[in-house]
Amino acid sequence: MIGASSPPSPSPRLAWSGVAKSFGARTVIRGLDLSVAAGRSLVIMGGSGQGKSVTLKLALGLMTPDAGRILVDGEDLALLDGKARRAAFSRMGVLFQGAALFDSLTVWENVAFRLLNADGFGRSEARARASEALGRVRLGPEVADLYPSQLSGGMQKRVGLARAVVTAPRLLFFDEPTTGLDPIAAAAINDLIVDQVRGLGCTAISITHDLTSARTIGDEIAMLHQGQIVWRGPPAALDESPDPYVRQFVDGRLDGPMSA
Ligand SMILES: Nc1ncnc2c1ncn2[C@@H]1O[C@H](COP(=O)(O)OP(=O)(O)OP(=O)(O)O)[C@@H](O)[C@H]1O
Repeated sequence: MIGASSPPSPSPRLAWSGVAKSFGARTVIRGLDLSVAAGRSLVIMGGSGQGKSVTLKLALGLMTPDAGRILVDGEDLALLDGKARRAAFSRMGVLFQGAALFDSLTVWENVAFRLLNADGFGRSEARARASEALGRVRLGPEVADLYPSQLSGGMQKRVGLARAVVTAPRLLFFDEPTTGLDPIAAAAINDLIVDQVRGLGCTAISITHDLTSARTIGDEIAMLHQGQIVWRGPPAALDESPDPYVRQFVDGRLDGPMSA
């Protein structure tokens, strides 16, 4: 857990307020109300197809809600003009599922991508910042000039994490951070996520199927089922919850009738 002892903040850093999203006739998110206070780490869990990725994409501005609002520090993202919108998104960092590195760029160029392509940094300063970020995820200078294909899956995730934190974001998003990793690499990435979120003092939102990861990186877990939050609480409360959906998830029975 990351910020369990921090006092709750009165104004959420990020909130989904009455958010709805459909694709054709299929309603995926239905009146979602969810918020995360500054400095806290929220993990959104749920079975396949319940709307976790859509929830994340709505917060990242990669999808637009049909109804409701996405609020960052109380400001509706949809109402921000171009400059303010760019500023809001520049304070966000994302570790995408599968790390999503550019194969044709070296490790340091991947980490420095935003610095080089959006923030106007020269190559030398961008490289210095990338090296510093790589060090924070315990990757040494010997990897800086390698290409992603020369790295293991766990190292690629670490490079993705370095890229997410290189701009010292206030909001960090993790999309299935342990998918595809063996248990040792998964535990390492979970620990690095905790270190980075705590070190930067930022707010974290993760989506995952992985209960071990959720317990490690989350101050709170929210269970998404059919586009709504059906349970929310600290990881320790999961085991005691009588909620049938939570029980299915914790007991690994998500193929039951409620998983549809
Ligand atoms: N761009 C899209 N166009 C049409 N349908 C979509 C689109 N994106 C998501 N969906 C649908 O929305 C539903 C929820 O998808 P989402 O990817 O959010 O689920 P999830 O909870 O992240 O599942 P998983 O854990 O399997 O990734 C699915 O039925 C999916 O097919």
